[in-house]
Amino acid sequence: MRVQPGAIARRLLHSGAPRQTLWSFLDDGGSNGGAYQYSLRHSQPEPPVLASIREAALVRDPVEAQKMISPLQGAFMRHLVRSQRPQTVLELGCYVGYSALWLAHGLQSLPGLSPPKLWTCERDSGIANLAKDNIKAAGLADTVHVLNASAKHVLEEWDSQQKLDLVFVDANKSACQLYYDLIMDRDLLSDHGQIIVDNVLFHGQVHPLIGDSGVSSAGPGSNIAHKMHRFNEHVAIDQRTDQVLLPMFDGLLLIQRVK
Ligand SMILES: C[S@@+](CC[C@H](N)C(=O)[O-])C[C@H]1O[C@@H](n2cnc3c(N)ncnc32)[C@H](O)[C@@H]1O
Repeated sequence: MRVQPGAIARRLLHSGAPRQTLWSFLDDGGSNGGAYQYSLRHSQPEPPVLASIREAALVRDPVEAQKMISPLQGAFMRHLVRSQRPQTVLELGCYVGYSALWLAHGLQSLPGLSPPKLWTCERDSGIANLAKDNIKAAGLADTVHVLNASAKHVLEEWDSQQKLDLVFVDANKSACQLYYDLIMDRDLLSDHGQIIVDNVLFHGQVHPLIGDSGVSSAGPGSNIAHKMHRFNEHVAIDQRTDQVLLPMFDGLLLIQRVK
């Protein structure tokens, strides 16, 4: 039986199942037994203020809240930030600030003379204001700056002298290639800067587009899945970057600029 993306998660949300069940489903497709829970329990714990922001988002709008990264992905992003030590970070797609706050927790824990900065953009003004409130409540307003603007506008207007060490792409999924091209063509990345793109396997709909021959089919799959596949191919042949696509969470593409 073909299940619509998000359908099980939505049913879980409305069934009164424990939230952990939902996150577990989202992170391992339900096929991994308790691996997600086990991994979560043995990873950096979610800071209480982030847990309450996530819970409030779930209560406010259970379906939209599925847009947020999971606590385990948050711990992973924090870990990446701690090992990579970026000074200037840009997030495309803020929602209520949950992933930005995980990144900011990583940044905050880094020793250094100049405090790192994170900009995050959100095109919906009501949501952007909610994110600002959440970031203030988390005590991270000096580190995280919310721009109420479209991702395209932010990338077109970004001062190319202010190089980006890390860009997390998590806005509208159909425009990943546009954002990647703007970043690369405008030369916005620092020498070893990274781009991380979320949802590149888009609910498991992207990889079935490729047959055994390795040739992409026009068969079933959402429009977004087709666009995501074209984007993954586009990055794979771009000589300016190298990349690894991790089949974890909803597919995470780590792209690094090569000089
Ligand atoms: C996947 S959610 C972001 C989730 C967030 N990164 C997290 O994990 O907590 C995508 C967000 O991007 C916003 N968005 C969609 N298209 C956008 C655009 N073109 N420019 C800026 N924000 C956009 C949506 O309103 C939504 O809040």
